[in-house]
Amino acid sequence: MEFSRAIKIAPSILSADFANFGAECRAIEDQGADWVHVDVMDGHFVPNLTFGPAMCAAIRPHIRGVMDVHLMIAPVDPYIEAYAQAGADVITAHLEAGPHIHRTLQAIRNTGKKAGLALNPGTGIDAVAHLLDMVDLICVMTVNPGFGGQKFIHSQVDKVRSLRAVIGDRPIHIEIDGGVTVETAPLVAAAGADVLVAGSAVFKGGSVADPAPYGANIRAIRAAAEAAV
Ligand SMILES: O=C(CO)[C@@H](O)[C@H](O)COP(=O)(O)O
Repeated sequence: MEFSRAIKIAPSILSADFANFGAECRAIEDQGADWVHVDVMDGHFVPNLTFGPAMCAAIRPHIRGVMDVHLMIAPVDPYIEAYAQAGADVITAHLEAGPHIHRTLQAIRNTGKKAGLALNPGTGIDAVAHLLDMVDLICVMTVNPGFGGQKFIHSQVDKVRSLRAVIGDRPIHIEIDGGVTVETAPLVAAAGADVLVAGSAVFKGGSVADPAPYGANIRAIRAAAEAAV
């Protein structure tokens, strides 16, 4: 995985057809997705339940590029190795998921995977300064985690701008997750984000039988973001 600040679109398969994940992953990559974003939820850290490591391992052969695994679970440390074994390229854990985020990021790095740090909308960026040498990606949640299709929280745009200033030129991705659309993508791209996770805005209007709308949606979000950079 080579570092680049170019805009990357990472469709969240939370909005895919749950009976067809393999075909959905192939379809979104064929239609121009850069990364595939997998939302892991435990019904405890967030009020929803989704994918275990076995599911991630099952879809891995259907993903040619980057599998970006977002762990919305607590505790997180006991499961890091399982998601690494399942084939994740990036493993992201939440700052709010436990008292020892530095240890968690170390554990992710020890698996040889890229380490991501996610921040809920109510969390400030103060702690990030002490973790910069431990992270490859910082995920700014622009909705409260748990569900797709929520409204973008505009107050997070300033947070992205502050984060970009703290990160400077370090090779750390800023990922945005939640409510990303053609309208909101330019706001976060202009503020310094480079990875845009989008679920409903990518999958709307398409299906594995008719994936062309996925491509049109991805191109529209990318063009809107790139025009703002
Ligand atoms: O992690 C989450 C939600 O917790 C996201 O990845 C959503 O799945 C994004 O969906 P949209 O807001 O784009 O519909």
